[in-house]
Amino acid sequence: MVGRGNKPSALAATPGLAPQPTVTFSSDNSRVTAELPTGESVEILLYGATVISWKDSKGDEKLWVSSAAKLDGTKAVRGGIPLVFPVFGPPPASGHPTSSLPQHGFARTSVWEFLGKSTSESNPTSGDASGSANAADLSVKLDFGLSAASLTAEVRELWPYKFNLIYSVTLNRENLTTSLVVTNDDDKPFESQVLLHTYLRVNDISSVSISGLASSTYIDKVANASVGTQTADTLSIASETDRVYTTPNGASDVVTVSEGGKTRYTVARDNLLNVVVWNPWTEKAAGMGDFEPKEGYKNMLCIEPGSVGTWQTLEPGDAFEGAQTITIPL
Ligand SMILES: O=P(O)(O)OC[C@H]1O[C@@H](O)[C@H](O)[C@@H](O)[C@@H]1O
Repeated sequence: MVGRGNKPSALAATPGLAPQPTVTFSSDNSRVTAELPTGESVEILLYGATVISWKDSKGDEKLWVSSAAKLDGTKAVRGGIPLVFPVFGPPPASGHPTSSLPQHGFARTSVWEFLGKSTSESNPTSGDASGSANAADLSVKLDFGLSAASLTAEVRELWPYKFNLIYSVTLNRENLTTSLVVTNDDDKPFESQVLLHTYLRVNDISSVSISGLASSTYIDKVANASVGTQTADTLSIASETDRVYTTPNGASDVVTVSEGGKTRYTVARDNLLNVVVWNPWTEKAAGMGDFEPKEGYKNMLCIEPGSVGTWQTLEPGDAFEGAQTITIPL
């Protein structure tokens, strides 16, 4: 028996180094999880590169995912952050290269490749006197890729362009950034749209108010695509809502989601000029087989930064980058 005084003490994983973020794969390699030393985590399915969980240090989930969502690669995930590319919504009826594609395109239903992780200090001026990183300032970035070569033959035929997508998911203590770079690898131009279809989790939609959209114009998809202007400073959700906003100052307008008067999320955008606000409410939720519980519309709000108002034309070799950063109060 080892006497108390002689008991060996546990060795630090790597002596002298601050704890690092961990990145792990599920046993079937279908999903990757990253966790910061301070406890925040993010989980991404390779199917669609769909972020299906984002938790703060206390383990509180920030994204809404339907309990009936398919996570086995048979259907786009109902919840989390599905990626929309190269077309938003139902494609144009005919005459456009995306016309044969399914609603919201193929990025959310294709299997992406994990390209690797990198870690860094989110606040490079901090750290201890020895210059080593402060665990509280560490961030982790996960990169995913999709190109024409990795599409199924069927999808490649529906949209016959050579392209490359790099999707980066960066987790910090107080925010999550998701950023998409689209590159035209073809010898002809193509037109596309992109959107980050984020399902934010809320406690009670009736106490939610959205600001940052004042003076925006919008297309109201539940009112025959009529065009309106947001006159009130804040927007509340009390019925089915499906609007495509164009904010007055481009991507610099920050959208804030508050609940009971307290800020829950701020959504900043880079290069994405539109914001879709979507909540299916009772009837639409009831009609979606993968939307459960049916009352779940009370606990979610989609704030979807995108470039969907027009087509983004990319010449051969050109690239387009768009990003969102969702911040939570610490
Ligand atoms: O059921 P899907 O294809 O995931 O789309 C959900 C919603 O996505 C939103 O972005 C659209 O504006 C809505 O019109 C649509 O209903």
